[in-house]
Amino acid sequence: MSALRLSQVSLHYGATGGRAAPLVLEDISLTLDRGEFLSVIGRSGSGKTSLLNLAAGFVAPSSGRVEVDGNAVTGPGPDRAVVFQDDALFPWRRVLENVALPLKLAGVPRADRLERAHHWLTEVGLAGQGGKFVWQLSGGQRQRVGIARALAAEPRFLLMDEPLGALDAMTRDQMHELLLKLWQESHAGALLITHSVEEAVFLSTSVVVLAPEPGRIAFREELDFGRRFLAGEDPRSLKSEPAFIAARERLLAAIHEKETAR
Ligand SMILES: Nc1ncnc2c1ncn2[C@@H]1O[C@H](COP(=O)(O)OP(=O)(O)OP(=O)(O)O)[C@@H](O)[C@H]1O
Repeated sequence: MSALRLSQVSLHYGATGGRAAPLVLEDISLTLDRGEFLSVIGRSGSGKTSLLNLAAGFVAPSSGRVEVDGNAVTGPGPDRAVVFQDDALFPWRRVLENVALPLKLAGVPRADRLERAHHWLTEVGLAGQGGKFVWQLSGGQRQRVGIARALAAEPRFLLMDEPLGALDAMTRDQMHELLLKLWQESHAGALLITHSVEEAVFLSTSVVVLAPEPGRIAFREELDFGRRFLAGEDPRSLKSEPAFIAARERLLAAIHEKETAR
């Protein structure tokens, strides 16, 4: 099983103005297998984005190791695609070109990359929108283009930093269901950074709570609501189950505990 692994990772961003830099993450160990959906939650500043940046290879750990299948991660790579909160698309380019661009950079022949871009645009519900410019799309549609672009590269791991944070509640609910279906179809391992505990509970096979200063793992929970949705259960019924509400409360308490204990 292909795995993205952080082993005893610590991070500080480098000294500023002669002062020692604070430790941002301390002794983080976690494994994301393909086929798993791991969410990271925690209060603002607890190091969630920093953790994703390490997994993506945007920053290197100060100590410890980040690896994919036992090979050290030394930078970004095609095995890991990233979706950001602001969709990071080129507004002046057409939707199809945006999705196909990483494939072009990877040297995929034109016919092949356009076919793959079409396929993933269809998967995210944007068939027929490829000729539009990005600036003509709604926020939810733009995020779907960003996700299609990430998946078109057929990554083994999909890393998402608050991808739904800017969307209204109804669009967000629809995106949850879409994300689960795409996760299943792509067979990628998903790492999601989110401020929404409810989102984490619904989507994830595993949730990690980071406590701040320095960021460290305070709590973990294994869940199966997303898998049950994919097996055909009704999402609204799942979200109102006592077990769902109890999991949400446990995770909220884990975040809150570390706030009040300080
Ligand atoms: N490039 C950087 N250089 C220096 N310090 C940084 C950098 N990026 C983040 N930090 C610091 O690292 C700590 C963790 O930030 P990070 O963005 O990882 O947290 P977060 O949990 O994602 O926060 P939020 O929920 O507000 O997005 C913060 O104290 C932040 O100021």
